[in-house]
Amino acid sequence: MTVTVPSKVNVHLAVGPARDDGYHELTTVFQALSLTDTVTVSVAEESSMHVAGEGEKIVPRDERNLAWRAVDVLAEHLDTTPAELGPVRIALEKGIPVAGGMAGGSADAAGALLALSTLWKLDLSRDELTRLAGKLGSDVPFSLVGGTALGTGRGEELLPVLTRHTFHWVLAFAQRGLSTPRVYQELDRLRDVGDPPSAVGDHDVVIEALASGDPHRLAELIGNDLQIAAVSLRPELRRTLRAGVEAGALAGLVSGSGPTCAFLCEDAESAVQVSARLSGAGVCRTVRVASGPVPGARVVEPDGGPSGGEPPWDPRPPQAHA
Ligand SMILES: C[C@](O)(CO)[C@H](O)COP(=O)(O)OP(=O)(O)OC[C@H]1O[C@@H](n2ccc(N)nc2=O)[C@H](O)[C@@H]1O
Ligand SMILES: Nc1ncnc2c1ncn2[C@@H]1O[C@H](COP(=O)(O)OP(=O)(O)OP(=O)(O)O)[C@@H](O)[C@H]1O
Repeated sequence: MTVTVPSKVNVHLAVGPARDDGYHELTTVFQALSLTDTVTVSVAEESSMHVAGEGEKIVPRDERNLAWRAVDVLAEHLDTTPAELGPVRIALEKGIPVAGGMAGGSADAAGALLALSTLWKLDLSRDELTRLAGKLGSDVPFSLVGGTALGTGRGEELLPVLTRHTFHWVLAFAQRGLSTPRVYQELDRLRDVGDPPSAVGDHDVVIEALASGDPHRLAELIGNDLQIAAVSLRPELRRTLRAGVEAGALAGLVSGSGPTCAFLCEDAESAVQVSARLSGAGVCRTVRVASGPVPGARVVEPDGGPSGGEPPWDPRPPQAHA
């Protein structure tokens, strides 16, 4: 059973105060991008985890792997144990940069949840899967539902944002990743020493710009409160951000907790030009072109094409949460 799962960029990320539970209250606008991971699961003689592609040398293959943790969450939900569910082989083909700020691990967790619940014919509802996803991480519910969505709470409470238009992005992968908790800690430290509480505007105008389909409007409004913290930890990101705009992007920002930089471009053709110029500028490890919004985690046929009929789990976002 193979599932393809998108990456994400936060076109708007406003970070509120730290909560008692150690998380920060967020208001964010997620967009799922066509840069993806695939998760393939199968019944096996013994359990194993295989990783190829981005970060194949550093992604843990044991219980620390978020895809593996999906087995535990499903077993707990079913009031059984992974042993009872039986050994499975999980293979990850990764296109999303590890610890890159694009929800790479979160995508694999969402993909494993959907693939395993389909393989084991658990018949879980969309809302049940999304709730279980929230147990695996704040970004995992969005990896499951995809599209464009307003995220609140830790980022796990989702409200779908209907946008018909496709936006074109160039992604600059950094040499090495950044720890998400470390970036949040750095933001708290910067705020303690007097940095502005929030640099980003209001999410409503971002949603209107997305609905308009006008990349120029959206380019003026994208913003990420974590950017100042990511740049504080990785000052070289300033050069990357500048180089992307000099290469012809309309605007750029750090994706999530970074260090990947995402550049919004005028159209598909411009994105190809920007990626070619940026890859020659010596400011990042490698460059990818992607577009969004795309659907969330989806079961694909063995030949890799999208499944013919209605997926066992409808990829459209759940009904708006309260
Ligand atoms: C930066 C974003 O990617 C933006 O979408 C997310 O907020 C991070 O989502 P994630 O990686 O799934 O985060 P989780 O695995 O839930 O949490 C990892 C750590 O990040 C910090 N964290 C995460 C989410 C949040 N709203 N506030 C936080 O302070 C906490 O230290 C937490 O222990
Ligand atoms: N399947 C996985 N893919 C990538 N990293 C994983 C996976 N499982 C566990 N990890 C660990 O999680 C850490 C964070 O990786 P991840 O790719 O989720 O960060 P990220 O893309 O910045 O996530 P987010 O944007 O949600 O903060 C990595 O350092 C890695 O060791």
